[in-house]
Amino acid sequence: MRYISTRGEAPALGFEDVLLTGLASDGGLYVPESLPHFSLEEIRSWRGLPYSELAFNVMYPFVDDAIPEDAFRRMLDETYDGFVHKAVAPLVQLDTNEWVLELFHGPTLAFKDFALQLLGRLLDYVLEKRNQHAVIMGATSGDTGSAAIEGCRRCEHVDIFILHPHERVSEVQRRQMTTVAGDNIHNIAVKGNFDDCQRMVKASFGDQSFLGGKVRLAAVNSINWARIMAQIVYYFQASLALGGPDRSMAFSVPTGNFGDIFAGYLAKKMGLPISQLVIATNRNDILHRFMSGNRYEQHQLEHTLSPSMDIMVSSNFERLLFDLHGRDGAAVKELLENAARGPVSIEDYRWRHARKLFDSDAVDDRATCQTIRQIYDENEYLLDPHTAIGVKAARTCRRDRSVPMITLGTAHPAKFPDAIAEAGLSVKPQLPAHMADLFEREERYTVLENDLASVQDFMAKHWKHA
Ligand SMILES: Cc1ncc(COP(=O)(O)O)c(C=O)c1O
Ligand SMILES: N[C@@H](CCOP(=O)(O)O)C(=O)O
Repeated sequence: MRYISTRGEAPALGFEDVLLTGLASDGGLYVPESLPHFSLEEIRSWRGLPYSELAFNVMYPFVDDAIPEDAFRRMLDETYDGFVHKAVAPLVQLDTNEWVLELFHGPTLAFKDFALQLLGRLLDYVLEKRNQHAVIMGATSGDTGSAAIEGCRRCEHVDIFILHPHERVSEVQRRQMTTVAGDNIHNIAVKGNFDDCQRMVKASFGDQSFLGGKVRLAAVNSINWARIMAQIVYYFQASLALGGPDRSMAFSVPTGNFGDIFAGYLAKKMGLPISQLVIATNRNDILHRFMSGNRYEQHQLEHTLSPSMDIMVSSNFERLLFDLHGRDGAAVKELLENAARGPVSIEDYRWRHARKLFDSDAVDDRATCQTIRQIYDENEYLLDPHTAIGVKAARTCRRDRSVPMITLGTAHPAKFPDAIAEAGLSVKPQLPAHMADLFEREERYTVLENDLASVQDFMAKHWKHA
């Protein structure tokens, strides 16, 4: 399997190099040159498989022989054995043909665990094989950071630097990151927002000279192809559990960096019958505005009750634009360079094609709270604010009630007690036993100005072998 850049200039790479490279050297994102396609018969034959076996079937064509089958299987078993629910990704029914796919039973209570607990193992395997060290640089609006730290903390070959927006993640999210001890773990609170953090990460991949040429940077954000690859699997798992592939499914996906929903789009291209994909955003609704009016325009980032989705520059949207433009990297490059300067549109026929692929809705804090309350009243089931946005958008956009509508449950409500209280519920979501003492643990993090040079200087001084 070869991977090519969405901007068309960087060299094509194999899986192992894509895993380590993160952002392509031309600033683009790597995508597979071609996708594997599974027949209905083959998908049907996977019914009832344990999650890690299904994951092997879906993912191994992307890995190819870069990693031997038995080693990859071992990593998958270890990864998904670490989830507390036996089903790994259980479905909970809200109403007739309406479901939540709970993706928060991994160690850090958000869907990021599906990919990041595996990514840590993949990176360690490849770095060990090459006898190399890497400095991981990641940006988080709250969930990627803790999942990446958990996934990499035992890796012998990495230092990890996670940038989060200072005072803009929930207290549980911050503590999940900052209370993990380890001399290779570094948390930086940037006095800015998530987009500022992500911009610094991308700029650092573009010019790694601040590390003195002594070590390479690696990515844990969904710019790293391996993140997307692992997130494709649960679309297959949910569908198979509800009678797929012999019936079609609809998915509603709370969206920020466009990684999770892009994985759903790929699942469909790989042969899974999906009749509807709903992009669910909060008030930071650039993607909804684009889908509704073919205008891609950045507004001021707002702080909402769903902080993990407070994102304006959606990295993975570039991967979709690449497909919408017939995989013309030069066209994508030009479009995104223009988008950085002001509003852009795409040719009408391309936009109409996008509208056939996705529906969308934007949900504000008031409607988020209403949905949390409503679902609790109807089912005594507690939604976190991100999942609530997915459920609300699913109900607004649903086209065919005979098709199961599955909202991705992206985080555990215990990560966002303030939003639950804001929704007017007195119920207190409990942290699981392994986090019971989270508020007593010592925190370690450094607050830095919203300034690339300060962040790079900190990293250059603090990685283990600096
Ligand atoms: C809880 C939660 N829900 C939804 C999202 C959106 O996911 P994506 O960035 O893949 O669109 C994120 C992070 O971005 C998240 O942390
Ligand atoms: N919501 C994310 C933001 C980063 O997105 P990623 O999927 O590209 O890592 C977070 O919680 O950090």
